[in-house]
Amino acid sequence: MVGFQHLTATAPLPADLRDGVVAIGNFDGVHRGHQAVLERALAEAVRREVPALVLSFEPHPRKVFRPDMPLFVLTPPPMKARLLSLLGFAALVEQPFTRDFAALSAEAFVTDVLERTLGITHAVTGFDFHFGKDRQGGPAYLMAAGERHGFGVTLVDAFRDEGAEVVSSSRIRALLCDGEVVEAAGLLGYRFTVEAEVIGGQQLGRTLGFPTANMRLSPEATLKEGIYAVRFRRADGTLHDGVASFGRRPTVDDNGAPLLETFVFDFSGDLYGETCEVSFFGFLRSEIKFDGLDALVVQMRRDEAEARALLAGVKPLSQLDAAIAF
Ligand SMILES: Cc1cc2nc3c(=O)[nH]c(=O)nc-3n(C[C@H](O)[C@H](O)[C@H](O)COP(=O)(O)O)c2cc1C
Ligand SMILES: Nc1ncnc2c1ncn2[C@@H]1O[C@H](COP(=O)(O)OP(=O)(O)O)[C@@H](O)[C@H]1O
Repeated sequence: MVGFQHLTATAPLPADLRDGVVAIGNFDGVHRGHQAVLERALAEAVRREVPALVLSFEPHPRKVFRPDMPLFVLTPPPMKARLLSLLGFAALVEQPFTRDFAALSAEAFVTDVLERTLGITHAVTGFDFHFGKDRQGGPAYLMAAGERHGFGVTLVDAFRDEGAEVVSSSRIRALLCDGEVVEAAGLLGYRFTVEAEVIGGQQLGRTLGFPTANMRLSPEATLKEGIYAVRFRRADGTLHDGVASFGRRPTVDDNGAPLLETFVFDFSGDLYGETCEVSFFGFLRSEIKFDGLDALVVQMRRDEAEARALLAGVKPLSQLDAAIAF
């Protein structure tokens, strides 16, 4: 059996992925609302003994319609693929989203993508999914198209949190902008996690006794700048507690784009060039411009102690969280 496949919808799917159940949507964040849709797709696939797939659009359609407006993408494609793989999907199929693609009629989307490229037997979407030129196609259209073309359709209602508010990617983006990583994790169903390559810096950290693995996030990632208790996962899957600073380092640098720097506890070794993940467990404080490095080091020791204490008491929020950050 082949493992998880991450494909582009430019050619008909391989035979082992055809006749599947496909969850359609952008699923940015793969949050609890998305998971409600995704779980229905997985259940349908098990029942029918066919593969479960996700069809998403890349780049995010909002980037194509509003190129002037920066969009904080919660789960760039590799992270989305990782989450979907952990949930049990066989593949993530990305439909390249261009202005031309957006101009296809709803009927052409059904015949070209769902029928010809994916060869689906069943579609699952959220209650608000629209597709085709000028959002022609909605849930009712998809149901009727399914009857015409011989595939089943399941529509999943809006998922609400414990306070009866609809869980949405934009709510989660707003929480992360405020550093509210605990609340964001509650809506995501797992700890917010970023993935990037470890790059070189000024090599000052090691002289302070706090070597830090530096990562560059996308410029649109408007996570609040500050110090966080984190977990750091290496490319080999090993997990370490740590404390990270996301910011511009006003004490030593103070220019350029914010950098994510993680001091990994009880670790020594070379991380340069490795693609690693950082999961955010708690916001500790905002960055401070210190008068000198001695004062910075005193504060970093306090941050370390605080992060160790916080991380000693955490428990997984879900199976997905256990797989990602435990
Ligand atoms: C836990 C932690 C807390 C930090 N807090 C601050 C801070 O409050 N102000 C600041 O200017 N830099 C802060 N930094 C960033 C340090 O200035 C930076 O890690 C150090 O200069 C090493 O730089 P290098 O990675 O380029 O060698 C913090 C870093 C860590 C790991
Ligand atoms: N405990 C640790 N936490 C983070 N990085 C570490 C640790 N131990 C060793 N390293 C390595 O040291 C590098 C960071 O050293 P540092 O002096 O801060 O230089 P840089 O300027 O690259 O941040 C990391 O990228 C990693 O390769």
